[in-house]
Amino acid sequence: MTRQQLIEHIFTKKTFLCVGLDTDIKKIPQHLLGNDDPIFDFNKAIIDATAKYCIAYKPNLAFYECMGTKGLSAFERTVEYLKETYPDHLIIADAKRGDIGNTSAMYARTFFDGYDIDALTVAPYMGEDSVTPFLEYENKWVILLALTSNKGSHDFQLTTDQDGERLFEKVIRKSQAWGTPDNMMYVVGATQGKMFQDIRMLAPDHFLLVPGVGAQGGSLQEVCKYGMTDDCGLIVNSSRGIIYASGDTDFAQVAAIKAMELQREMATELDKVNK
Ligand SMILES: O=c1ccn([C@@H]2O[C@H](COP(=O)(O)O)[C@@H](O)[C@H]2O)c(=O)[nH]1
Repeated sequence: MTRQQLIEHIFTKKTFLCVGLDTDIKKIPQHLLGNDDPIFDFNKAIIDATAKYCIAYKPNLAFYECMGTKGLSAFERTVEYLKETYPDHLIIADAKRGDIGNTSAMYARTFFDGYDIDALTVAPYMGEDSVTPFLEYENKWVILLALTSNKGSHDFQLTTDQDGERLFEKVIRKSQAWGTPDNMMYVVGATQGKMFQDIRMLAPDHFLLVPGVGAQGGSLQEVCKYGMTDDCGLIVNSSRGIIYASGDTDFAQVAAIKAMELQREMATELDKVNK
């Protein structure tokens, strides 16, 4: 998916919501557990209920890999279902990959050729040669971890070097020589509030993938106030706050309500943009 297509979807549907498919067999409703593929059935119901309120889905690989071949098969079926039924939705594999160059090339082949996913989260800390293999694919997106939503973001990302530059700033500054706003985004946690101002000084045009609203308590209004651009520039993810809003037979309907509530807030924010 190109940047232009992404922007068009956002402004046409009046949403920049990404629904996180962090599907945990221990959390899905009991009545699905007797099915052949409960993880896929759960995802399918969530997707069908929320598709009109979002522009992206983000399965997090940890939730599938922990179940071995069954989990990977559910992941693959979910991706196939999305591509067949909702081809305009961006599919983000949240796998946080990155290794020496030839190994990164294998990860890139897995996600971009094998699964034909649109976007992949990548950890930048092994440097340029660990990231560039992911950038060689046309119409695919690399989403670099910059300033994450967790408490541990203070341990390294917010520390300063002798010139006063913080590590997340160095990541954003240096990586702009590797990719462009047409093929690279950054992960910035919704919990980082005013820090979005600093991010926008360095990356005024790049899309940001923003996890951390809902269960982690980040504020959508604050993210928009400091992080939104004329092209929107934001994809805001919520996983648990949507998919586990009900643990009963009505889980998909309640997920739809939660997604709709976020979509309405996003529509209000998008109305403020000159487009
Ligand atoms: O900084 C980061 C990077 C990734 N994540 C991932 O996003 C979702 C958030 O889930 P919620 O249930 O909405 O909290 C999850 O897959 C994380 O691994 C993040 O939270 N923060």
